[in-house]
Amino acid sequence: MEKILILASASPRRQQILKQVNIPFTIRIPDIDESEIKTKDPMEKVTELAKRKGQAVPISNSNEVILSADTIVAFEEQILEKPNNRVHAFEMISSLSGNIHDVYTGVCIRSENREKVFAERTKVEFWPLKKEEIEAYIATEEPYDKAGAYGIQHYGAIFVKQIIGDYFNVVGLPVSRVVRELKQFGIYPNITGDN
Ligand SMILES: Cc1cn([C@H]2C[C@H](O)[C@@H](COP(=O)(O)OP(=O)(O)OP(=O)(O)O)O2)c(=O)[nH]c1=O
Repeated sequence: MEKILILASASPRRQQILKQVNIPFTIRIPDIDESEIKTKDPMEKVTELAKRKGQAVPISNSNEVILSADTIVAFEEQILEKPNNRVHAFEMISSLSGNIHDVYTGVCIRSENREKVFAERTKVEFWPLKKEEIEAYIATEEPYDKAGAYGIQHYGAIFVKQIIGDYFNVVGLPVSRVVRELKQFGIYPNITGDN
């Protein structure tokens, strides 16, 4: 029987990345309380959150494979999630200015009889930023639904001097590793040359 991928995520970025490599999927949105995870270790936090998101979505038959993920930014022992307001966003982006931070995405892939959980890390260096530059960026409202208060895939790109690691991991899904792991669950990208 053909395997069916269920993306346990409301994130439009994750949907877009799967579409880019032509993996068909349907969406089932998990409902979890992220504040329950207390660990300060970024790797542990993203893997635990990804796992909880995946486990919050029921598997209704043996053909289904559930994919879930969580992304955070970590800088100097601090975990930066989504900013609550303008001041919070300003603080986050100011702390990243002129520095190197880590972006972690945890991923959970599960089927009826198998579960794989892993995380990828990408290092990102920001140029030193001026106050006005940060304020103009926040005015676009782009920071609010993003870990670390920026989006590398949109206007946030202009802050980035260099990265080490998978770009897509920063956007929310380390797709090349994910594709490799999905093969173990019988899910393959449909690369036909006509897309
Ligand atoms: C650093 C960075 C984060 N992000 C996003 C990726 C994630 O969507 C978001 C972090 O929030 P997450 O909690 O990982 O995901 P989500 O709430 O958007 O979706 P769901 O829980 O339903 O899967 O930040 C970017 O889009 N670009 C970036 O450059």
